[in-house]
Amino acid sequence: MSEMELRPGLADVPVAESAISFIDGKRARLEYRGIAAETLAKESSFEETTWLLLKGDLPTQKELAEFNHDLRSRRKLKYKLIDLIKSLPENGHPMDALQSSVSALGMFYPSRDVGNYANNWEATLRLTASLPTLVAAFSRIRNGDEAIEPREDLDHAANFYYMMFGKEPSAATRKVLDACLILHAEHNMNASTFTARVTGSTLANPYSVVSAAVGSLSGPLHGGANEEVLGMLDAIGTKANVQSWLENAIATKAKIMGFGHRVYKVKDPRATVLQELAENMFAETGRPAKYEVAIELERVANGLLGPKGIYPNVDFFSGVVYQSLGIPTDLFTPIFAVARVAGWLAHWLEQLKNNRIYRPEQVFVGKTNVDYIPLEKRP
Ligand SMILES: CC(=O)SCCNC(=O)CCNC(=O)[C@H](O)C(C)(C)COP(=O)(O)OP(=O)(O)OC[C@H]1O[C@@H](n2cnc3c(N)ncnc32)[C@H](O)[C@@H]1OP(=O)(O)O
Ligand SMILES: O=C([O-])CC(=O)C(=O)O
Repeated sequence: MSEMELRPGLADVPVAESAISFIDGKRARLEYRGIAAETLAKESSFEETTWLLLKGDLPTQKELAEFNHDLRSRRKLKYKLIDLIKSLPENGHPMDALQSSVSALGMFYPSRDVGNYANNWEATLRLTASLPTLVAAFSRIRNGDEAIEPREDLDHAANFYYMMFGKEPSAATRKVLDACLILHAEHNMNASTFTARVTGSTLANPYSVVSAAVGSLSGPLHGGANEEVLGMLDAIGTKANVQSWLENAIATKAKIMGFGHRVYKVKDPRATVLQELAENMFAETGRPAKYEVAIELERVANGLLGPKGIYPNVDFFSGVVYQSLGIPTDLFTPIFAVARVAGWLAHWLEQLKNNRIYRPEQVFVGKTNVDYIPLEKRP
């Protein structure tokens, strides 16, 4: 047996120095480059926040105008890529479609020389600009509709909505979607970002970095939880069922989706903002039954799981918000990816500045020095 100490899940093990985002998990504080994420969600735009994450400071007016132009002019997909998306099984999961199409995107824009910053910046623009188009294209094509071409006169959030639904969002809807993208853009060393850094550390091309990260985000313990939450709320059904449902879930050691976090031991600050967005949306329309179940679940869980430091995370309220915008459940995690690509790319660029390949150790628990028995001598 090895003497090395094993830290399952690398809990509390620092794996890189990073200046991109800061989390205080006891005080519900999340900052991107020093600015509170809640402030950015209210005051900024996804494009401005992406620049902040990638470059380190807020852009000047000229920088932002150029960045917007650079992103807008890279939204369109090659027709062969649309053909590839058409060839994917329409009942496949959109996260799998996204992972495949991001990987294929890299074949149209080869960028294997990751030692060149200009190439890397070009790939950063291409990936950030293209992810919404890839997600929207699959979501339409699987329903037998044509993909909608992106529009350069719309900002990132409005164009994404337009490509999904074929109509422009209202100003209020655009703002909600933009705020959701900002809130999901970055979260230091989470599993998908670590995946991006590990993949980047081999000097793999940026499209491989992002497609690896998409795969990691898709799991239900990470980004995929936002989709699971809606299924869970459906399974609970009514407010009256919440207490018994939760007691049974705890007794059977089931995971409550959208609850718990490696870093936050209080309510995730992003969940608080997402809940505010939901409340604002429901102020006029009235609260949907599913939202009533969600807030009852949070109330009951505060008593039963709160003492263990288990509170709602970012995935708990995002689905309720997206559903109110008319977004299908299986697009919740792809939308997360559309936002998180900003963080993945910021970490990839940061990793490359001071790269060393990730190659951790293991605690070996297998056999050694085993004799080979020829097949004819085995039973
Ligand atoms: C964008 C994001 O990725 S946010 C996270 C999204 N994921 C989810 O919502 C899925 C549900 N949550 C979880 O599975 C976990 O809380 C994670 C994966 C987020 C964090 O996992 P870890 O930091 O490894 O926490 P871990 O699983 O060790 O939990 C510690 C204890 O709390 C319990 N616990 C943690 N989360 C939950 C939960 N959601 N429901 C019930 N119990 C929970 C564990 O069972 C464990 O209990 P034990 O000490 O009695 O064994
Ligand atoms: O930080 C984590 O482990 C998961 C998370 O909340 C995120 O990626 O947004």
